[in-house]
Amino acid sequence: MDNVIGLEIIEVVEQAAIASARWMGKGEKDTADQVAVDAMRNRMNKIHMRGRIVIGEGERDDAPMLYIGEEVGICTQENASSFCDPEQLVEIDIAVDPCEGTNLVAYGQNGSMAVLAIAEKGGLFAAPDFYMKKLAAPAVAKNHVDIRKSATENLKILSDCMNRSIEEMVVVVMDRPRHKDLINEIRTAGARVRLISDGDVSAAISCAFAGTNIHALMGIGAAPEGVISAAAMRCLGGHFQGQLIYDPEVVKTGLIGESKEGNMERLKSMGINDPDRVYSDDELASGDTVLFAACGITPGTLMEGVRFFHGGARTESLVISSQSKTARFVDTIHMFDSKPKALQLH
Ligand SMILES: O=C(COP(=O)(O)O)[C@@H](O)[C@H](O)[C@H](O)[C@H](O)COP(=O)(O)O
Ligand SMILES: [Mn+2]
Ligand SMILES: [Mn+2]
Repeated sequence: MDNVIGLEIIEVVEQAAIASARWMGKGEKDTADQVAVDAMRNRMNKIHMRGRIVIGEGERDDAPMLYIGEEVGICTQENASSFCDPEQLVEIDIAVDPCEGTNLVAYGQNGSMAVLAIAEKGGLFAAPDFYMKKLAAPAVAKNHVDIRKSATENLKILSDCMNRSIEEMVVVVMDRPRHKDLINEIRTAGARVRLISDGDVSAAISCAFAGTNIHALMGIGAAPEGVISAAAMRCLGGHFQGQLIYDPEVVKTGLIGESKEGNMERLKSMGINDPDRVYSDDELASGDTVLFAACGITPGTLMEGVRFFHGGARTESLVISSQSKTARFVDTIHMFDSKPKALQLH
């Protein structure tokens, strides 16, 4: 699959990040999101592939978003048979978040990125638009920590696995009322908490890289972002587990429907019979081949944000492949003018 899509996938996230970054700090989150979607779709539809969106911006409707079920890639277009032989191409599933952290972009804050994950057809969990309890940790703690255990227990295990004291550890938690008890528990156990307003994909993946000073992600975020995080962690060997949250009382927002019972019914209708199931990263991203790509919109722990200069821009992306077992940081200069006056070195 790597060979089929090649480095083009990097340009998909780069173009989405550049488009969104033009709206950085403008206070217009919907526009920052929309332009990223448009740029991602335009670039994706130029790639010689047969793709289908499995995680996107909602079910199929007339909205101009990358909707679930949308076919993407030049070989899914009407006249494709004149230049593609569909039988020769592997069908792929794609999870996208063209602007992960729309608020972060709109208010000029760190940690937003354009991101996607790819696997062969059926290789990504088509997560419903629910919340997900998440636990991410470095590779040394993989399958030692467990989302079913308390934060206190997991911090002790993490401390043993990482050979550092709990006090030396930093746990990222989303700054939400639903996490009040969790935050107290982590602090009481001795670890330090880094609260983030948005952007838990970046936080989850940061756990797999030493030097980020992020040692775990705990708490509840969105399920689609959980699958995208899992795809990266699966390739990196880090620990990631997710459990769907269907009880509105737990998340303390009305965003997941009115009742626990109604949500359980909805999950059942999607074929999820055990709503309490704990998913590991290789169940959320089960494909033989998994590819992850992200490009920083605003500066983050892993990547620089988009930096514009006269006549161009510079971006930093991260591309992770289970096939080639590589995590590549790609530093790109984009020339908007045919004859730019100068290229920005740093
Ligand atoms: O921050 C996030 C928002 O993503 P986006 O809408 O693409 O800008 C995600 O990283 C979070 O995982 C998540 O969406 C959030 O925790 C759920 O929303 P909330 O109801 O505000 O807690
Ligand atoms: Mn998001
Ligand atoms: Mn988004």
